[in-house]
Amino acid sequence: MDELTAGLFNPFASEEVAPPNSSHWEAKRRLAEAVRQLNDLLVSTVASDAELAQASAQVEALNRTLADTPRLHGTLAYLKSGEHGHYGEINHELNAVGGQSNPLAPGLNMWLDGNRAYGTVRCGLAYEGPPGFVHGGFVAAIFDQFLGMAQVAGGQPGMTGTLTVRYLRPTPLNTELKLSAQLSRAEDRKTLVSGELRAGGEITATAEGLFVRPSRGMAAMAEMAVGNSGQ
Ligand SMILES: CCCCCCCC(=O)SCCNC(=O)CCNC(=O)[C@H](O)C(C)(C)COP(=O)(O)OP(=O)(O)OC[C@H]1O[C@@H](n2cnc3c(N)ncnc32)[C@H](O)[C@@H]1OP(=O)(O)O
Repeated sequence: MDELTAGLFNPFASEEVAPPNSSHWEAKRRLAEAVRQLNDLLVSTVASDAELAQASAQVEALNRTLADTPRLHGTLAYLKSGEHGHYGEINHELNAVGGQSNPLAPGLNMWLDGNRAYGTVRCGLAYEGPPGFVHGGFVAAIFDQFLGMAQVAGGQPGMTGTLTVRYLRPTPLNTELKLSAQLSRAEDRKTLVSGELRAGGEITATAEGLFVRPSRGMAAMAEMAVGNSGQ
């Protein structure tokens, strides 16, 4: 393992969501949950125009306050600060799909048990695609992240090369969804993982992911990323 992937998988050692490793992440998880609720409320409220304008002004004021605080742009900046844990912990907080402190992430919980991986997730109204059901792009994103975690059992974690999702039936919103995956093959730099997503015991989608460990190593991806974080 290199610098980027070292320690990445500790948060997935058990079914319990790994607790925040500092008061900073604890506070940020609380804020992230509030923003998730805000997102849910935003898409569902039919408040008056005046109420919406007032809410906008309040959120805009909060944005100005946070914009004036010290900021770190991207996971690598957090890593370099040396104050926010190792990469695995930072990724566990900020990842776009699995991050506990990222309100974009739907609250995906994942854990490994030998060669098998398990997970749960619940997608609220903000994830609606077809009426009452989860947007297919988010189903794919959940699989990408989940299979990406499951591949570590192969010992050569890499980037998603190919992800194939088969949508068998619509995946319901506001329902506990269960994920499971297993390693199909791990050879050289390539790891093949397959998984399924269930709602109420029924499989709604299956997926297969081929992960490729970059020839230049995962740390080289970090070098390529310099300048991408919008500073
Ligand atoms: C531990 C971290 C967890 C990460 C979870 C990941 C979640 C993500 O969303 S990752 C983001 C999405 N993915 C990406 O952005 C990846 C972008 N692509 C790349 O960076 C590169 O193309 C990468 C790393 C996939 C392969 O590059 P490189 O190492 O140069 O591959 P290369 O040496 O040419 O090929 C190695 C082998 O893999 C195969 N391969 C390469 N790319 C792919 C691909 N996209 N699909 C299938 N097979 C591929 C090649 O055919 C070759 O096979 P063989 O050895 O049998 O000839």
